[in-house]
Amino acid sequence: MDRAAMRRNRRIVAIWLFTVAAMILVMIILGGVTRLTGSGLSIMEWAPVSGALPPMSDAEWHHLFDLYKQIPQYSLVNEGFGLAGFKHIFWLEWIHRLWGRLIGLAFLVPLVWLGLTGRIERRLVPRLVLLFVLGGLQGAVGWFMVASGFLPDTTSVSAYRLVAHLVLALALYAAILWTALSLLRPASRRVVVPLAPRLLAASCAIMVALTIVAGGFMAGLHAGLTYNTFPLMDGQLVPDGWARLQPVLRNLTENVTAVQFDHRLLATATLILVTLMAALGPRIGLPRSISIALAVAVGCQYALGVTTLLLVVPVPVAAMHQAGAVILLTTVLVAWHRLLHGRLPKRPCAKGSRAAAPKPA
Ligand code: HEM
Repeated sequence: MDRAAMRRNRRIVAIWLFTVAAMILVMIILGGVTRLTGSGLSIMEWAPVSGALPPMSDAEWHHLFDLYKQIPQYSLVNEGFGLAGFKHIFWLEWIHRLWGRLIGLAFLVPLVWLGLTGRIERRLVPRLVLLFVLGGLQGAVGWFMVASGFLPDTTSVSAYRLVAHLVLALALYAAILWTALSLLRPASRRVVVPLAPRLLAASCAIMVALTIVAGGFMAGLHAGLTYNTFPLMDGQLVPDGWARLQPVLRNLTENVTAVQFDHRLLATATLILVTLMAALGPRIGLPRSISIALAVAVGCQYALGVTTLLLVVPVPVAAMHQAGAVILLTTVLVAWHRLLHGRLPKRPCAKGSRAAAPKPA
């Protein structure tokens, strides 16, 4: 295959993968709204194929509503809200699941077609098949999470399972995005990027990931409903009761005070690191546009987090905060990828760093 055809095929595969990544972004926002509106437990059946159709008759609606009446969330939170109230929470969860099925199709059909027509490089096929399998697993993890909300005296899902569902979604998103970026801008062995920028970019990605995991526990424990002041918590910088659970590690995931404190601390460290990377951007070889995107994404995400907290988690702001996390992750990954795969800075950033010119395309 000539180079032009290879480049064209790579572009086609990249566009397909960017589309799937965009669909996952929408899915994550939908998932957030589903959780925030208390809709996630409304469908008691796990029917990956037949569940693609909504209830078509009164009898089917009543059957589903009767199932919902059996779970504690109905008697403890929604008792007496009637079929109209049930329909209200049903639709969001149904759309969330339908969108998941559509993502599966949007991945599988082009995978088969592009694979059979030889547009996907052979070395990529196992990775793409693995991503598809992980996508299917994400559906199962979603059901595993939902099932934890049906237990006696429970009105919401397990925080651990919620975090697992969020993290797997973001890991899939990141892997698909990285694969697509690498198709457009393959790595050149002749580009030697100095260690410091690589470490900075990796640290930013790790901090964003840790802040997101802590955010998942914020959501899972409804920790945003307490300590609605900023920057102090209950009048203090470090709140009392930070380490009240034993063994002490449990505080990281089960103590509302510690979970919120950790999320603030990690978010602040992320703000500092990503802002530093944005400020150094032009000197370490990042285009201005990416540096600006980094600064805007981290600044807005931090401000959205504070607003979510001060306004006690209103659905639209909290959903924007969730979307903002994915956008921040995207900008950090794009910057990191650009550093590893991009052109070299005109002036080397560290004295003595070896940097060869990239291979001409
Ligand atoms: C770099 C900055 C930040 C990132 C990447 C981030 C990320 C996240 C994520 C992923 C969630 C979970 C959303 C969900 O699962 O629905 C979350 C929840 C939350 N975050 Fe942040 N966050 C950041 C900064 C902040 C800051 C500075 C605050 C406030 C001081 C904050 C307050 C909250 C609150 C109150 C929630 C719970 C919202 C809910 O229940 O839906 N965040 N955050």
